[in-house]
Amino acid sequence: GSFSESLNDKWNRSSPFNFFLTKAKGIDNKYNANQSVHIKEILSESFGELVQSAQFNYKIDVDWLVQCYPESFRSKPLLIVHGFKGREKQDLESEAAKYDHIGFCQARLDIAYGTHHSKMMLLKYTDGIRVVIHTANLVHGDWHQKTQGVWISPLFPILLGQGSGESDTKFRKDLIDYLTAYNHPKLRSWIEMIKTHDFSDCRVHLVASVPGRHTDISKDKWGHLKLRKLLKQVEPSCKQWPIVGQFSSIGSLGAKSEDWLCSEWLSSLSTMGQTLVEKSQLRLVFPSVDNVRLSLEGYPAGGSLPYSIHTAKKQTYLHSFLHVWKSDRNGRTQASPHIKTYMRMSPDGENLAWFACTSANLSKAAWGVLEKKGYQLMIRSYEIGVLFLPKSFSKEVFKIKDDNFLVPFDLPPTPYEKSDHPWIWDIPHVNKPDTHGMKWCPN
Ligand SMILES: CNc1ccc(C(=O)O)c(C(=O)O)c1
Repeated sequence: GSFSESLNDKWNRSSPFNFFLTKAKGIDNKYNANQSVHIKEILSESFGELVQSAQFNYKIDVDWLVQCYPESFRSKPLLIVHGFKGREKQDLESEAAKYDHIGFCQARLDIAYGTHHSKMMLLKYTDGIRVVIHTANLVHGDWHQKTQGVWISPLFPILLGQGSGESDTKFRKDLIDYLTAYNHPKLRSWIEMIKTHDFSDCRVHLVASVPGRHTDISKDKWGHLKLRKLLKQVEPSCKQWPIVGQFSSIGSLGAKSEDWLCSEWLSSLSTMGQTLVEKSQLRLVFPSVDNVRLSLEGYPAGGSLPYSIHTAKKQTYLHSFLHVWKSDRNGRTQASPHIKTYMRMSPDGENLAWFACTSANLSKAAWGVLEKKGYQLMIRSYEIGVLFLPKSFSKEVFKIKDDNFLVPFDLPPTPYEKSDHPWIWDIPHVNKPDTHGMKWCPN
C-alpha cells in the first residue's frame, strides 16, 4: 500500500545520511513528512519480513511496544535488553508474562548510579539485518510530541562470497565489541548473526559507552576518548569552529568548568590540546523554563528533562554556556527535545565538521571521567550513538543546505536571555501557566 512504499521511498530519499526525527503530533504536518518517522513505520512489514528483534532501552512499556509491531510480527522472538534490578526487573518481567515470544537480558550495572541508557533496535529479517540507533524510550510519550533522533541503517545482507563484510568505518566490529561487553549468553546468537552479515555499506561510526574502568587499549574504545580518537580524522581547518552540545539531562560536572567540561570533555570534542577556551567556542543547548512551559506538552515535558536543583546549584557557571531550544527549521520549537546531538559548526552555522546523535547526555556517567592521573576512563552507564564524518561521505565538510543534512535545531543556537533559566524538574514553576493552563508543583 502507499504507507509501506512511502516508508522505503522515504528511506531512499534520506540517503546517504538516513537520519530522521520522530513524528510529532500537533505540529504542521508538512514537518512530519520526509525525514520524520514513527516507531510503527520502522517496525512495519514494508521494511522486511521480520524473523526476530532485540530492543535495547531504558524505559519500556511492554504492552505499548508489542502493539507497535504489526499483528503478523507479534509472535516473532523479541529480546528486551534493559538495566533494571530487583523490583523494577520483576515488574518488567511480569508485564511480559503473557507474551511467550518475549525474553529478557539484564545488562550488568556494577558501578553505582549507572543506567542502561542505550536505545537501539536490532531487526533480523529473512533477507538481512537492520540496525536502528535512536534516543526515544519505548513508551508512548517519547514518540508523541517530542523531538527525538533516529538513525536507520541500510539493510545489511547475508555475507556471500569472500568480502570481509566490514565497512571503512569499522561499524560491524565496534557493534560486536559493544554487544560482547555485555558478556550475556542471550546476546551471543545476535553477535554470531552480525558476523555473518555484510555491513560494508555502513557510512557512520559507532560511539558507545559501557560501564567500567577502562585502561590500556580499551581506554579509547568507549565514551569521549573514542570520540577523540575518531575526530582526529577531521579537517584541521575547522579547529576554530565552535562546538555545540545539545542534550536532555545534565549531570554533576564539578565546581568549575575546568574540572571536566572545558578540559577533558571539550578537549575530546575539539581535538585541541589547550584546556582553556574562550566561551563562544562551546555552546550548550538545554531547554529553558519557557521552552518547557510553551511546549506542546507544557510543563509535563519537563518530566523527561531530569535536571535537579541539587545539581544545578553546584554549577551555576554552566548556565552562561546555555542556549534555548529553537527548531523553526523543522517546525519543532514546541516539540520538547529528548534527542541528544553534538557537532562542530562553522561560525555562521552553515557547515558542519562532524555530527553525532547519541543517547549520551552531558554527564561524566555517560561520557566517562579520567581517573588515576589519566590512567583509566571510568564510565557508569551504557550509551550508544552514531557519528557522521564528512570523509565517510567523500566530503570535507557537510554543507547543511546543499547536502540536505538534517540538523535537529536552528544554527547558530540562540543564547539564553537574562530572564531565561535552565529547566529544573524538581522545583515548582507557578509564575506563568503552560500551554494547557497548568502549573508545575513537584514533590
Ligand atoms: C536516570 N535516568 C535517565 C536520565 C536521563 C534520561 C534522558 O534520556 O534524558 C533518561 C532516558 O530518558 O533514557 C533516563
